[in-house]
Amino acid sequence: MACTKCASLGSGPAFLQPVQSTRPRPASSLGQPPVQGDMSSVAAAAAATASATASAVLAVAGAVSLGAASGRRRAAKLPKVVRLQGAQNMPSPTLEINYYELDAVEAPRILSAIRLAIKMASPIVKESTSPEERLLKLLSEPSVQSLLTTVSRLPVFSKEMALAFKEPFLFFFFSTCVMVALVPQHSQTFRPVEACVGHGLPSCVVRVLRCLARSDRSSTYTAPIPLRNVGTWLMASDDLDLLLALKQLKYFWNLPQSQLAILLEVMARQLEGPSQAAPFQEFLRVLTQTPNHAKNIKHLNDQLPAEVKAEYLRNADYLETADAHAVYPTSIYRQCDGFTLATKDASTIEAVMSTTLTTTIKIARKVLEPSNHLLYNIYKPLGRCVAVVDDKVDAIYGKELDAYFAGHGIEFKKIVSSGNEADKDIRDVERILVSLKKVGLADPQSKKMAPPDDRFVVTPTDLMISTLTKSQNMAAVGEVVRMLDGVDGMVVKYSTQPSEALRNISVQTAKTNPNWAEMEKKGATSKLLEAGRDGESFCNVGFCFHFPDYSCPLLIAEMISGQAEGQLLQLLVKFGRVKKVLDIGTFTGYSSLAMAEALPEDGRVVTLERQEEAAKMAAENWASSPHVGKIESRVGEAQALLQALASQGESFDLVFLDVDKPGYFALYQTLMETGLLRVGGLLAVDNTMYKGEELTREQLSVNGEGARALNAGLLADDRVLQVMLPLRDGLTLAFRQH
Ligand SMILES: C[S@@+](CC[C@H](N)C(=O)[O-])C[C@H]1O[C@@H](n2cnc3c(N)ncnc32)[C@H](O)[C@@H]1O
Repeated sequence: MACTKCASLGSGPAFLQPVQSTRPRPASSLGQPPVQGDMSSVAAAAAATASATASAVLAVAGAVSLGAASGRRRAAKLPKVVRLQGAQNMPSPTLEINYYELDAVEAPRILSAIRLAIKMASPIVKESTSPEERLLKLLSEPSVQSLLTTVSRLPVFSKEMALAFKEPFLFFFFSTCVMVALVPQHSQTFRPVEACVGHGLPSCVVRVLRCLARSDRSSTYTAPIPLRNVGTWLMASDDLDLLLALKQLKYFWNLPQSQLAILLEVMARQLEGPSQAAPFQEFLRVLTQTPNHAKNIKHLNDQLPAEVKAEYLRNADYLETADAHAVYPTSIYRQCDGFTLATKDASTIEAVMSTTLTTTIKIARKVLEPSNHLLYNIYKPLGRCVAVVDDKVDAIYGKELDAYFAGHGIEFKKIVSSGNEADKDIRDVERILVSLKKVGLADPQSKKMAPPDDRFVVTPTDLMISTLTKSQNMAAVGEVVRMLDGVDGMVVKYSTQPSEALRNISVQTAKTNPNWAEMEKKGATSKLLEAGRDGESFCNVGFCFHFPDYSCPLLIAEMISGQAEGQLLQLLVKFGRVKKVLDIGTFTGYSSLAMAEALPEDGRVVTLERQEEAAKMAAENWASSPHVGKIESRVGEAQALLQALASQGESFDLVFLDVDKPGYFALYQTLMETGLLRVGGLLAVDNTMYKGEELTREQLSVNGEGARALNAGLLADDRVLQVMLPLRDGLTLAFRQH
């Protein structure tokens, strides 16, 4: 009988049996803890025992199901309205929104399908065509396609799936024995098992049984063995590696191409022996030399013959509703399940959610020997391996690890972290997470940083450098990055908070970012965002939200001066009893309004902007402020506007200069020569550190050059006294003394 869902599709997988009863899930099952597979406790116990002595215990995020019996679920709709027990008095009936039930699996038929696919695939992989062509031919081979689509529908996260391949008691016993037998201290007890490894399965079983008869009856492993099931067990392949391969194959649609080749090789080896696997191994070798071997199988779809492609797409469509994880896996080792009940008007919703995780624990020797493919098979298709390594393990195996991955051409990123109990806290987790985020991104500074001598910690920068110097590992780098990230957030947090109107400007400016991009496309704002060295906007000042721990300041609008600078300007206005302000570079109006707010009633801000659009937006932003009357906006090139102001006899107590950097020095000269900056007045200039470009040894951008020209000009001009504050992108204050 065909599966009911598959039958509706016309051609369903042959190995899935229909559900015998579509019994509704009893309401009482809500909230019950998931059933833990028996295997988990035994395997975990064995692993725990073994880990002390095995040469390596690899917890590979794999696919042996240890979790709840969720399994492939049927989307079979139950009677629409289900009354919960004791729910008679409820105002409205409860609707069942979703319902799943397990399918059954017929293991022997899956095994024969794999055998057929391997048989048909074998001559294809031996062909002399390119590996890419052979892969396409493999995917077009009907028996391979049928196997793939069928396996994609298997309930791999279920205990039922494992049990379909394994007779439970004997399987638990045997797999545990083999594992323990590999551990020297247990080999005494289980010597006969060790001896049978590598023999044919039937003789192995006999030896295991003999061994059992002799072994300590009180042992955990002397569970009764239902001999009637030995036949079933032999008929299915008693092979965890095969089970693991199937569990991965379920996600074939999203697997890297070379992963498929690995799985074919594993299946051929497990079912037909090493000689049958050899051609697949060779195929894998050449395939991993192709540039796209790490790309997903689904990317090949467009290159397949139309009817083959249609079949795969039909399968993907089917899976989308029947088992979305199979086509959109968030992780192939995790599956979520949900069950939702709602009142008719959806005013109350009750939901039960569960997540099933799968893990494979491998206990193996000599995993870092180049000929051992355990790690290769996992990481080669992914192209790289990122590993969090205990510092003691690194001390012993670090070099071997590096050599293994280098030898196999797999990029290897190692995050070394202390494994001491005392260090295992949330900060350690944070450090590892930061390192994971950073790893793989080349740090342009890392090569330039010569470790300085131990130094006095006076500033946050000193602290960071000292931390880096003392322990140059990834965790320390991550920690320093976190601290650096936190500096701006800390400044914002502990500076007076901006007015509602100023906050609104920040928000409005952030919202308009896409508009700037749009305007730039139309050529309307060609000068608004002056290009920096890498084409980025010139001005790295920003408004930032902050998190309570000072981490992750978030730039939301690059050009705006923002809270910290706005507060400084307000302070300067108040402290200097300023009456007349010149704001050069209006943008969306933040600095103008900030200064206007601090001015007395008869104070005045003249603000200059070359872009009509920006000036318009600024005016809109000030409109609702009670201080709008203090602001006068002028549109045009700053240089021309300065000349006009000078010819009107204007002069200012405070000038804030924040326009394009190449023009800085010329504007400064005008301010000085015309007297627009009065003697006794103060000039504030933004972005004078210009992204720290001078700290690098690289050539400066035009903006960097502009900032440097002004800095040098101020230094050489004895009419002014100046100080450069490392606030955000650098803010220089210059007092005109004569
Ligand atoms: C960094 S933003 C000013 C930010 C503003 N002070 C604030 O607090 O949000 C620079 C502004 O100056 C304008 N600008 C740049 N060069 C200019 C020039 N030479 N003359 C006039 N305006 C200019 C730009 O169009 C831009 O709006």
